[in-house]
Amino acid sequence: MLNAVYRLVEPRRFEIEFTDIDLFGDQVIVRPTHLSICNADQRYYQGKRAPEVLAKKLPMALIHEGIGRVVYDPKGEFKKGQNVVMIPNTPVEEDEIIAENYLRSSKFRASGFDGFMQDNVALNRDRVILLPEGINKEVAAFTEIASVSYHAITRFGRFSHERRAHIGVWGDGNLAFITSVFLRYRYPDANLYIFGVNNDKLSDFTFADATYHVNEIPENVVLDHAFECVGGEGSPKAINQIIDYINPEGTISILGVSENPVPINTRMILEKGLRVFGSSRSGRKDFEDTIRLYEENPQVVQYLENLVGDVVEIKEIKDFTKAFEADIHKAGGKTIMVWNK
Ligand SMILES: NC(=O)C1=CN([C@@H]2O[C@H](COP(=O)(O)OP(=O)(O)OC[C@H]3O[C@@H](n4cnc5c(N)ncnc54)[C@H](OP(=O)(O)O)[C@@H]3O)[C@@H](O)[C@H]2O)C=CC1
Ligand SMILES: O=C(CO)[C@H](O)[C@H](O)COP(=O)(O)O
Ligand SMILES: [Zn+2]
Repeated sequence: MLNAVYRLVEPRRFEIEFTDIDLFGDQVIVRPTHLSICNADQRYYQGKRAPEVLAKKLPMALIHEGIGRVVYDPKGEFKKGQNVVMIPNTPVEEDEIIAENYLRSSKFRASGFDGFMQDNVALNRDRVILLPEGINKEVAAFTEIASVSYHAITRFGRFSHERRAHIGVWGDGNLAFITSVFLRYRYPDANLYIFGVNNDKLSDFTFADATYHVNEIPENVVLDHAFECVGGEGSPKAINQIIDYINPEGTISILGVSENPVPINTRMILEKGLRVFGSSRSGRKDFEDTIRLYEENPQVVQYLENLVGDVVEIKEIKDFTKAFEADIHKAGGKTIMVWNK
């Protein structure tokens, strides 16, 4: 089957390439309908990765957050037209200790190989999950980033001590919002505090117990544990501020991605006996659990509707550029590309 793949060939330039999809294998063929742009895609699109990284990875189809419609399943387990979420992490082995998203052999779409910007995506069948009937498709489009939050919170449950009365989240963007909503549901009795730099974005965290601008944090704020959801240039300030405010033996969950090594106050990590752990990406179980959370708590999906930003219809290749440029200039939220409606 002839397939069109829309690859980033150099920063800010997409080109169409044609490939062949084998219909006689075991893979499920999905036509993407709603794609969502991640900061990782923007780092490639804008050429913010190191030149040697770009030279190694491009040309490559971007996008690892998306849903689509089943076009063909050689085994007939999925029916033509069913709405599914696509899982970008693609393991090639199993390990009883190491999760699929941490195995160094796993490949990740739009990082190690082509992402979802293709007319049809051929996926291993365990990389496809049926979506609930009637789910908001614009929210479902960013299930992947939501599953990363879910994954980090699950690990936090394993790694942190049980006094979880005061939890802080650093960041006022998309990942911080999703993580905070999920924390609200996982730990309903905890006091949830958000620390950000944009008062307008902070005002959207209506379900939190308090929000603070990072330049105006009251002296008496105490935290048992904290999540860093900032990344980039803001990471050092955020992580060091968490180290300042967190109580001894607290756990810090780091999620933000930085291009450069981040200098952090290791002396105080030692003196306070802190646990610091990182999380990246997610696996099938995290997707399943996230979708179950959506099904059992429709209000979670309603909160996440706040994150739907620009919705850009894709009709031709230049619309992808339009969407990526709109995403750069957005005030906040996720940019959704609607394709093959
Ligand atoms: N670990 C993983 O698997 C994943 C990691 N990520 C990473 O997480 C990070 C956040 O992603 P996302 O939420 O989508 O991005 P956003 O840009 O939406 O969010 C980051 C927010 O943090 C704000 N900010 C900047 N400096 C500080 C600070 N010192 N303290 C508190 N807030 C600050 C930013 O404000 P302003 O814009 O005004 O600077 C922005 O609103 C990125 O690095 C992204 O790549 C995303 C998905 C998965
Ligand atoms: O966004 C992410 C997961 O949703 C990760 O940050 C992303 O996978 C990192 O990949 P890369 O090394 O290509 O930036
Ligand atoms: Zn991502």
